Amino acid sequence: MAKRFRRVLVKLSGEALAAHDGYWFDPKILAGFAHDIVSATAKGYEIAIVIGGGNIIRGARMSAAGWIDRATADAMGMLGTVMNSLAIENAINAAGVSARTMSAVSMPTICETYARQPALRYIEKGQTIVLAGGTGNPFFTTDTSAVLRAAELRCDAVLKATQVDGVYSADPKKDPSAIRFEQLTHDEAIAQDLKVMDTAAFALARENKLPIIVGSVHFPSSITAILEGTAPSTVVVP
Ligand SMILES: Nc1ncnc2c1ncn2[C@@H]1O[C@H](COP(=O)(O)OP(=O)(O)OP(=O)(O)O)[C@@H](O)[C@H]1O
Ligand SMILES: O=c1ccn([C@@H]2O[C@H](COP(=O)(O)O)[C@@H](O)[C@H]2O)c(=O)[nH]1
Repeated sequence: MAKRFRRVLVKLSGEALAAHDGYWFDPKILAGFAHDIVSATAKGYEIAIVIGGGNIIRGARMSAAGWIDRATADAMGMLGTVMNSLAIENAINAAGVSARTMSAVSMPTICETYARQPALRYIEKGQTIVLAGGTGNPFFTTDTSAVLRAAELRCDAVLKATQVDGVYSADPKKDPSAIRFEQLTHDEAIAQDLKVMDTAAFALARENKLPIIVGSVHFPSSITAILEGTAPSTVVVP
């Protein structure tokens, strides 16, 4: 069967990497995602990854406590995404596929600085790229970074692999009567102010006619299963 999407930007939940004992990383969870990405690659998908920072710092939440300004908290959040990226890069390499972290925030002794042309070349060579440091600017999120990089790297879709299995009429963690959409448009997601992604991310995806698939990390081999349509998800379409 022909694939709906071939080159996919996977936006992986940072929160999903956290261990139950409070540590930032659970090595078993990292290895599980790495094997999932390796099997998606073996099925012919070209994968680029943006990873969130919810297991470490969310700038808006941290600055709301009042002891730190937003731009500084966001800088710390972006550094958190670099740590997560290095952790998943390490796990993917250990699972047998070449992975390479490229950061929007330049730190050449730690990883390569993001640039579009080399990133495209790595994807074309079959490597998995992990795009760290968000957009490199405060007041954004990794959801917006994911859509931005997907547009730059000519991806067919963004897959947001998160805590819930799709886009609902309201936050399903707060409203048990919320109903899951099979499909909706960017316009509908923005008009209904659905908070599964920020409005900037939906608007950038709309402008670039980029589908967004939202699915849960809590299924076995979730990334491959969502892409292959064997796990539930919502597709946000132009
Ligand atoms: N209408 C909605 N439909 C689905 N989820 C929603 C909706 N509104 C709010 N949410 C919430 O959005 C969350 C996902 O977004 P969020 O970016 O916070 O998580 P994440 O992908 O795990 O992020 P991070 O990478 O920062 O850890 C879900 O866990 C869900 O509770
Ligand atoms: O472009 C960006 C991307 C992220 N940040 C900061 O990092 C944290 C973690 O990202 P999440 O998307 O929330 O998982 C985010 O809360 C911001 O503080 C950023 O400043 N710019």
